[in-house]
Amino acid sequence: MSADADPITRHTRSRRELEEGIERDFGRNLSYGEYLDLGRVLSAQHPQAVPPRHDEMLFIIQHQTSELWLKLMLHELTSARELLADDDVQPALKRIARVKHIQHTLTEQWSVLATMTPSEYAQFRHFLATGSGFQSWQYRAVEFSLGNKNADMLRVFAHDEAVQAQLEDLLHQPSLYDEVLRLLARRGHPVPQEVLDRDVTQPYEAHEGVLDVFAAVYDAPHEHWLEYELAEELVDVEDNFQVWRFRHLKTVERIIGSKRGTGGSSGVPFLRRALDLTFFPELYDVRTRLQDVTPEGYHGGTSRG
Ligand code: HEM
Ligand SMILES: N[C@@H](CC(=O)c1ccccc1NC=O)C(=O)O
Repeated sequence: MSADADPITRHTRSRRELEEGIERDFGRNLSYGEYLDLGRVLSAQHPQAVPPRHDEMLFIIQHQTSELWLKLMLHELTSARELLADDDVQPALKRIARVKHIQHTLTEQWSVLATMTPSEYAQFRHFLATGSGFQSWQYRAVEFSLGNKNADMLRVFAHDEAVQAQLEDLLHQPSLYDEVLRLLARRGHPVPQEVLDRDVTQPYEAHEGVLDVFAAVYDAPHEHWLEYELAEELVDVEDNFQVWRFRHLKTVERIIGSKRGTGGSSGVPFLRRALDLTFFPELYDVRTRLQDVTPEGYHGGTSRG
């Protein structure tokens, strides 16, 4: 007999539930909690402070949610790199669009943490010992995927072989920018061979020849629309990343002022230096190179000044 036909079950279910057909018998199917493994997720908060401090739960959940979004971002970026390598540009653009929304969510999220005062944080900061964001391997993986390669950063993960191996692997893979430049070369743009053959484990260095390629694209967007769109998507991703870094910096500043970081850095001054980093240098240099159009019409090429 179905649950609806059973008079006892019928009477214990509210009229609204019956009308809407809401399912309550999850005995045989994978339930919401099982599917999401909520038992594990919701029992993974382990505050360390003794005596317990109210605000440590916020600190933990802020980090855990950030790590979940970083996991998805990495998933999307990995796929975007593979799609670009296969000349599947439109699906890659779709991945990048999702990355941008994740970045907005991560940036918005700082406002929740900013409700924590310096006094509240001081109640449990001591219990974090030398833990710090330096040890977020997923953050480092995102930086590597976008192109900020830095082999030194692997040292922090020496205690975790599996994680270190994963980062080492990413270090050796072409970044999103490397894949875009290779794609441009396949589409006939004169990307210098030394850029295409570069050692991808090294930090990317700006090249005049790549700037020339982007200058040609930005000079005549309608002739190179796909390249133009892709380039602007990358600029959006970098812009979003910098806004996240800036909000981290300002949140840290209002919570610990100019104290040194638990990870051993100078704290705010260290975070401020990261604002000068760029993943896609020529995409910013091209802004300077581009000449303004005069009232007489076409400006006749880009400036080298
Ligand atoms: C009260 C909150 C926070 C404070 C005071 C803080 C402070 C700092 C400081 C001082 C550093 C430099 C490393 C050090 O010496 O410790 C750092 C790095 C970092 N933090 Fe935070 N942080 C906070 C929250 C967060 C959150 C919620 C995340 C999200 C995942 C995060 C992610 C990172 C990352 C990824 C780095 C490394 C940045 C890099 O290498 O460029 N932090 N943080
Ligand atoms: N670096 C922070 C501590 C901190 O934020 C943190 C500590 C343990 C685990 C993650 C952390 N988050 C990011 O830096 C501080 O100096 O207060």
